[in-house]
Amino acid sequence: MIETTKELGPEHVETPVAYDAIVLASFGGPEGQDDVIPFLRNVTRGRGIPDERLEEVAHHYRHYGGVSPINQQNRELKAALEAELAARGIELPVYWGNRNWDPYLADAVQQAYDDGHRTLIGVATSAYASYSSCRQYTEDIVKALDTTGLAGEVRLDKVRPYFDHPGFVTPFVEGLRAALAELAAAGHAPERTRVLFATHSIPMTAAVESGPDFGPGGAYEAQHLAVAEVVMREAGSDIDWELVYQSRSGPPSQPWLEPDINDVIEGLPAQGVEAIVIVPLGFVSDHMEVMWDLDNEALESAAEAGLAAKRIPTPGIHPAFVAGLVDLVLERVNGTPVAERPALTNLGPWFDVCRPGCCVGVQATVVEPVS
Ligand SMILES: CC1=C(CCC(=O)O)c2cc3nc(cc4[nH]c(cc5[nH]c(cc1n2)c(C)c5CCC(=O)O)c(CCC(=O)O)c4C)C(CCC(=O)O)=C3C
Ligand SMILES: [Fe+2]
Repeated sequence: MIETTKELGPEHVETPVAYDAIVLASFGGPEGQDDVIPFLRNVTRGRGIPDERLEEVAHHYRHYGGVSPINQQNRELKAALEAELAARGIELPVYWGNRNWDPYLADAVQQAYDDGHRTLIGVATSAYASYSSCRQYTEDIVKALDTTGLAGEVRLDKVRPYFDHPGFVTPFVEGLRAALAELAAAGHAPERTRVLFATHSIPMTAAVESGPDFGPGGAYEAQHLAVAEVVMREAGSDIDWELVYQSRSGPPSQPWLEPDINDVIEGLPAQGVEAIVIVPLGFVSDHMEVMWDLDNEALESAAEAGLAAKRIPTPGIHPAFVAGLVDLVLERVNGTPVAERPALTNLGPWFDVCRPGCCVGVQATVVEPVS
């Protein structure tokens, strides 16, 4: 583990709370053709996404019968969390709710309330800072408390962004090690192999506002770069690597984080590269952005460029990830001091609660932390 060099104050850590239930908070996805358009409307309401982009994305879902894999993955994650909690003798029920599709966060909060729970801790299926990956989850939690009319009665907090928690990082390390071994066994020399760490692009403005003191791409990009470095080191590899972006939406006139994964792949043969490993570092499960943008598009770009290519798995329900999420909850129950919190980069452990003004993004409004 890297020793943290930053001054970490007690403001990073909330006081301990005897939470009585967990809310697994996710993105949500359609489960049939009729859900596709209403789901996309939910996601993009007020966000200025051009119609052509929506049609394009609708086509990704239609291709798979209108069903996103994300909901089934969350059912499996919920079951895995319940099994892990039971194995450790921890009596915390898990409620699952989404930001953009049924079951909604409001349903989860209402159900928890009906079952007698008042002090809830949220676990988001999203690991990094930024408006889309952190603060928007908090905003939607606040909205869920409003919608249900339970704002004064139920408390719902959220665990810290866990990008550098060992539970999130370990599955990538294992996957990378295995993929590199396979490529080497197939005769691809390390000096002609490249590792591409892939994550969701976000608007430049949102990247900067994810934490402006961390370089040109803000805390969002800095966190990915730091985790990628750890994954390479833990996998024992000194192969060349780079951070690339995918799934850009928004109008072409608006700058988003670059380079795009497909552009990078296209340029690799000219650099003497013949094999790549794609590490989906920005994602928690193999959902649509991974299945379509990586397994369809990026692997096709690789085939067109004549490259051997492997896409390693996301954390999903890897035992280390599941155990790590439970540890993140216990950290809040116990009020674990910052120095004892696991963090594999010198950027973390990240804050329990968004600082005022952090991860605000372009279209967002600031919400006070729930307490
Ligand atoms: C950082 C980030 C994550 C990772 C963190 C996390 O996991 O939360 C993520 C995850 C996901 N994004 C998803 C789906 C979509 N994201 C969209 C749009 C957008 N994403 C953005 C960012 C992110 N997105 C942004 C800046 C936009 C532009 C509009 C806006 O500013 O809000 C759109 C609209 C169409 C389009 O423009 O692509 C869709 C359909 C799904 C579900 C997949 C499934 O169904 O399996 C998941 C897990
Ligand atoms: Fe997205």
